[in-house]
Amino acid sequence: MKLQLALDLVNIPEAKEVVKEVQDYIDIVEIGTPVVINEGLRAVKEIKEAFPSLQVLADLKIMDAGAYEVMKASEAGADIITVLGATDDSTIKGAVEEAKKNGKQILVDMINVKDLEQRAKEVDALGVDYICVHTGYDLQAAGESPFEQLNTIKRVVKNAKTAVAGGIKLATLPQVIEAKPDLIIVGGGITGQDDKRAMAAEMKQLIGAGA
Ligand SMILES: O=C(CO)[C@H](O)[C@H](O)COP(=O)(O)O
Repeated sequence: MKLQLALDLVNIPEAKEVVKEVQDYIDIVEIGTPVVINEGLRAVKEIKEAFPSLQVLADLKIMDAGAYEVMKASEAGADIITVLGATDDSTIKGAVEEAKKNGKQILVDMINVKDLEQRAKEVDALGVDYICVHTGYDLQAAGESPFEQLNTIKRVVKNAKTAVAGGIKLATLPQVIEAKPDLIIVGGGITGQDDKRAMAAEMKQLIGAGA
């Protein structure tokens, strides 16, 4: 089980500060969608250059032009690029092909997919690297969580690795670990803490114990 730190509400200098603080305890650093919107793929490039030993995920949430957008994120140094499960198979196939060409990986975000079980099976057959259940900020605000959905993909996904994101905190981490996803994505659960390093260390320790 790997730990991914999601950075959503920072600029590039702030991102570097946070990663510097927690780098010993995370496997992957996510450049979140709002950061890419604000700063462009330069954010991916700068973080990869500053922390070459960490994997960098570009959360582009690609919905169209899969191959082209994966090519651009790959050029910027991303190791993993996100595509939305709700999009067309042809976009996912294009993204997968381009990623393979460049030695990169594709994480498919299943945010807002209505028939999760059926779509997860379809996406799993397209050769993607990760399938991720995700409760976005707007649904988190309405009290939703991704835990039940994680059990669903653990049951039906046979080829891809599984991942989970959406409001995971220290208190809910044991429940997540119990389901044994391959990748646990935490944003505010770490970045919202005064002592981010201590929180990342505690989470990493729990994940290690449950692996
Ligand atoms: O992709 C995202 C929002 O669309 C976030 O990066 C993801 O939800 C993780 O952050 P948090 O733990 O704060 O929910």
